[in-house]
Amino acid sequence: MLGRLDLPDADVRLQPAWLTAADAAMAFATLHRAIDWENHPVRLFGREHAAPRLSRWFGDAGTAYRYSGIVREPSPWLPPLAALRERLSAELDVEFNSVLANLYRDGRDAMGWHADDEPELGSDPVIASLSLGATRRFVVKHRDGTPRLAVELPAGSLLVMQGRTQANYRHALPRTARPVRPRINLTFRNVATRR
Ligand SMILES: O=C(O)CCC(=O)C(=O)O
Ligand SMILES: [Fe+2]
Repeated sequence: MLGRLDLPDADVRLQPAWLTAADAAMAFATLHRAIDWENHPVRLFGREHAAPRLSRWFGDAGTAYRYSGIVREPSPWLPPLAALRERLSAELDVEFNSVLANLYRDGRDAMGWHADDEPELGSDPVIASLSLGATRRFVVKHRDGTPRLAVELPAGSLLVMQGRTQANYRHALPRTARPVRPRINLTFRNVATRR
């Protein structure tokens, strides 16, 4: 069951064991190997930097997405990603036409404060985030500064952000000095398609 986090002006839900430990381990191993991971540079104050993570974008034909200022064409769905999308769509009763896969190779890999509020996502998007591999800490913070909340995202956990979450909050995946094994995160999204 998805438990709702205690955050005003937001709707964030967490299901710690959406996948069993065995299925999560299998999905991690399969995707770690099957995905052709890339480093997508990020632009910061007008300069390009290597992103502190690897990623890959998958989606239906016609989806394109701007992320960190770069327009991305999607790769076709890998079967294990398509299967996860099917189950998520059925359970949440939401369409997803794309997924961003991120690989955090170790504790130095991270994602800075942001909201998934690109215009392509529309207003009040539903974003379903599945974690595989190492447990990492995910933080959310109200745009007013407080409240701020940290949750651990173990392998197999599903975090769903919806409603006013992106409008009112930012989120991040901080670096950690602890030695950690790699982690894969999949954020399923529905983006506007070009016609
Ligand atoms: O790795 C995570 O848990 C968060 C990823 C994220 O926020 C994103 O891909 O937009
Ligand atoms: Fe995000």
